Amino acid sequence: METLRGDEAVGTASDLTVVARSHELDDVDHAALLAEVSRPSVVWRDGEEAVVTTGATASITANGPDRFATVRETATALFDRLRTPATPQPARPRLFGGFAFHDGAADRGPSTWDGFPDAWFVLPTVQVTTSGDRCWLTVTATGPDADRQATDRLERWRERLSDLPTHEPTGRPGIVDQHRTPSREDWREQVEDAVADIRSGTLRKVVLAQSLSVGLERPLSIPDALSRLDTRYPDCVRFAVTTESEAAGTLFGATPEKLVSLSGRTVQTEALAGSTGRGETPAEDEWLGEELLDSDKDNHEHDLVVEAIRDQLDPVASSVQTGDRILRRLATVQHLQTPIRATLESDRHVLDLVEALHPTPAVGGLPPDAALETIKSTEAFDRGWYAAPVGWMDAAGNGTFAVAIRSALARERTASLFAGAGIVHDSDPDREWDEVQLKYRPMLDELE
Ligand SMILES: C=C(O[C@@H]1C=C(C(=O)O)C=C[C@H]1O)C(=O)O
Repeated sequence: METLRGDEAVGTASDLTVVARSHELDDVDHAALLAEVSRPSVVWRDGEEAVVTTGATASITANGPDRFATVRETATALFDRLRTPATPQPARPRLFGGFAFHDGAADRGPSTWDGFPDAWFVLPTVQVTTSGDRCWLTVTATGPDADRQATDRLERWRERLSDLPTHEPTGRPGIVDQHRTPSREDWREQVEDAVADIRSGTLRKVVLAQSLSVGLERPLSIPDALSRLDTRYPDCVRFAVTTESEAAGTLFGATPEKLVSLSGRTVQTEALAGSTGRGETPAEDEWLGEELLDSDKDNHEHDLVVEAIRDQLDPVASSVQTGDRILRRLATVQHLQTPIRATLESDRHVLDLVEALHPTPAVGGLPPDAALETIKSTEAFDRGWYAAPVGWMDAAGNGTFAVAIRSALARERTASLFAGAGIVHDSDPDREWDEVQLKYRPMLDELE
């Protein structure tokens, strides 16, 4: 494998070619495949597309404030070296990975997020893509013998995939203990302080998060957790990232929030902010939804996100259109959602947009710098990759990134869950606490 440290030149091996080959397959059982593969591995399930990757022909890491540009440049140089014969679009080789919420992971010392740099992407050795009712195997190889290696690898994996051991799903692992950061009292104080800053005018909104560390009776099976999330959250992006570092756990989740999708010059994004619970009866559910749509507090919180996304897109777009504000109903929570579409003035890389948009005030705040400072000085845990962009990009600079919320980091018999809530001038600490508990549910339900 080739590790491309973004902070260095593209590497001494820049004259080496990278070769990709693909082949159409009969359907593959993604859970059975995932149970078989070793790290690094990425899972991405979005709409009718499901991808499992394993291995690294190359990986890119970048740390520090220039991480977006560094990954973009390194990825572009890598794709320039990639020779891919005519390949159906879903099977094209892609880079999968993501970013940390804040940069500076390298300076933070030991953390639950060890093995997750500020940015990490992989060109997988093996990529299995199901799109609708079709499925492809894509392999890559590098080095002086890349062509022969890619051909052999394709043959070996075709055989392996046609003969995967049957996967027997296991139950949920069970929780033996829980530890919350912050405590309920500390949370109250944190929210009150943030509200005071907002009322004094130094802040407009800040999203404060909590962390819940749990001990598990048995190690969690990621393939089985993802299968259950597929059933419960088919409209969310289900994802899992395991980097090559032996120190790293697996980040996984089912997020309702897309950061950005770029195809040619068409940008799709959204504002997702403002939350309430689901009702016990259809009538109560309806009532809660109406109350959310009418809530001044939640509409203000949401308006700030729409406004910030428009401002970020304006300099690069020839037009930005916002759709109607609607209710997004999920299993345990409902949100206000506004779809946003833009047309770019000139060609851009998806990472330009990721950099411009991350973090939106749906997970950061406004003004951005003051909100990030508040988050750093308030939260007593490392956000790591929580609430940060995860996704993929291709050789054309297109890609899709989701916001890694409703997520957890699992490692052996432990898991760390993360969830947050947007604080504005009239936030009530107890209501925000309850909202965070609802946002833990998708992950907690997988563990209990
Ligand atoms: C921060 C989270 O969710 C975000 C915050 C929301 C809010 O404050 O209403 C709603 C959706 C997400 O944009 C999370 O789930 O952890």
